[in-house]
Amino acid sequence: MTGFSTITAFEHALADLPAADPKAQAAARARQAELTKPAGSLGRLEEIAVFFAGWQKRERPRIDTARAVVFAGNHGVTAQGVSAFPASVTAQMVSNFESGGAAINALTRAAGLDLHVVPIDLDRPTQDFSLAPAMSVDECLSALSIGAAQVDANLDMIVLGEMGIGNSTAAAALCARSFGEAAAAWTGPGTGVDGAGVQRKIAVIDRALALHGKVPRSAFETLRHVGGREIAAMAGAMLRARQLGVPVILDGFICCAALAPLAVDNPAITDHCIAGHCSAEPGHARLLDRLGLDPLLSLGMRLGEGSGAAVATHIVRSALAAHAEMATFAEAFVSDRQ
Ligand SMILES: O=C(O)c1ccc[n+]([C@@H]2O[C@H](COP(=O)([O-])O)[C@@H](O)[C@H]2O)c1
Ligand SMILES: Cc1cc2nc[nH]c2cc1C
Repeated sequence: MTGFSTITAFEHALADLPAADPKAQAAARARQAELTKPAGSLGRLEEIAVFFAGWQKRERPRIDTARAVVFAGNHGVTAQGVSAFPASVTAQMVSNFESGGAAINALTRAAGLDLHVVPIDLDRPTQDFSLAPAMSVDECLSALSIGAAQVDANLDMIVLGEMGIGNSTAAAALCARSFGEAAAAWTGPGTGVDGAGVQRKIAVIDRALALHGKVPRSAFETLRHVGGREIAAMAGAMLRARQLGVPVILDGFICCAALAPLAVDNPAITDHCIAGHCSAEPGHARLLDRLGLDPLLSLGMRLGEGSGAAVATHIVRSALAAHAEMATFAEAFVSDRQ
């Protein structure tokens, strides 16, 4: 069974997270100490190699089989005028992904990632979450399972991304509900709304938080009430990846917001995740801080669709190449420090 057919199944999975393999981590650390470089001189690249060793359970981790998945969903909250673009752009961009013309197509080609595009019920937007729960229990479980089904045990790594007009409002609401700060702390321009647009987003989120204030603050109910299908799918993929020991590269604000409610229930859920980048959406830096994640890149990107995580894949490949291919001091007859 790959999916989450009941709330209990999801909650048990989240409560029972496997850990990385300490033996493989120790072996990778020992190898790093023998490679022909001063100890620690490859900085974060060394940590990435040890992280991948732990999750792949091998001294020399690799990225032969790697997938990027872009989940897409539509949001009823777009009726409140929260995006700079019309909701129809979600389906139009999915067509663009499918015909190979979007940024993520170019970036996954460059990064050696196999791209899967997963539109979820685009002709059936979620409910406007400022008026009702975004999804029914079954809709949310179905989205979680669609996400989980995208993760295979043979993957060396997975990149997660999303497309959904209006989803920066859902993401800010998820963060506000998860971490309990004011909506304003999490709300930004998204695709590019002006100052009045940001104020409108904040007011919509405040109304939603008040409306759903008495709902239990569990990961599932938070995702269901103020999330979206593509967001729940990313959460399901993150959880399934953990069950299978597949490292995850996270993308921008919306992708990381999918993790927020899970991290409140079990902070260890972030352990198999690397933040690919910090996006220009103002809430992302705050969110990464709350999640305890240090992004690999900060390039002023704010596109979504997995783009920042795809670019970060090059850093991961560099880290694993150095780790696997460098000679040791003994092999290269180089004197170690005295
Ligand atoms: O990844 C990010 O940090 C990011 C920041 C701003 C916007 N986006 C993308 O823009 C869309 C959401 O913006 P909006 O204004 O429609 O809520 C959605 O398709 C996201 O992929 C993504
Ligand atoms: C054109 C466009 C492309 C996107 N890719 C991810 N989110 C997006 C939002 C828009 C508006």
